[in-house]
Amino acid sequence: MFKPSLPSKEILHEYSTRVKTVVKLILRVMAESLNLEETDYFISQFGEKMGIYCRCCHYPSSSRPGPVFGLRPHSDNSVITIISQGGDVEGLELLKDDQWIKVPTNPDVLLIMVGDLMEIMSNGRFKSSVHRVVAHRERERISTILFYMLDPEKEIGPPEELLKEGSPRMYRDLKVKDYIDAHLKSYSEGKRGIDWAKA
Ligand SMILES: O=C(O)CCC(=O)C(=O)O
Ligand SMILES: [Fe+2]
Repeated sequence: MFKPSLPSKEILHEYSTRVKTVVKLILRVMAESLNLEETDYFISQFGEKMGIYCRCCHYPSSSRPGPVFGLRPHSDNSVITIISQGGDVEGLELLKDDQWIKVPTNPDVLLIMVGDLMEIMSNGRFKSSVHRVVAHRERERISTILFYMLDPEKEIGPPEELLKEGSPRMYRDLKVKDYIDAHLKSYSEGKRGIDWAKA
């Protein structure tokens, strides 16, 4: 059986440092597109150190009938998630208009996902994507995922600028730590954490 090896600590460090530059650019463009006065608004929410969590996934094949989930439908509790699909085996699917869309693989492409904390901070202007991983019938799949996370002690919520006339508050102000707990609990109950955060 195929045994994937984990990338070394040095390689992961270099990879996440390089991707961080791209993430900062994306966060800046996202703030600009919302016309936020401070284009570093989202970046500044991270404070001194950007929390980055890495997950290296290996999904064994499964020939059991019906779709077998490598990962059940969920959205991430991050601000932004960056996925690199290691090989040519598909499996990641996104929910769009009640349909599951297969994400094509391309090892040269970084997939950018909006996470729940961004949905909350943008007052719902950016929607976190619901996704799942379906096991391939014959082949294993690997992926490397970087989650850009806020300090658990941080309080977040939509900024005043996004709550002006005609834009009602969609999400409560909350502590990141409480959101992480609610997200985990909701996932175990087959619900979405983001609903817990609604105003
Ligand atoms: O393996 C993937 O492509 C996605 C994994 C994922 O959604 C997650 O770890 O939250
Ligand atoms: Fe995910």
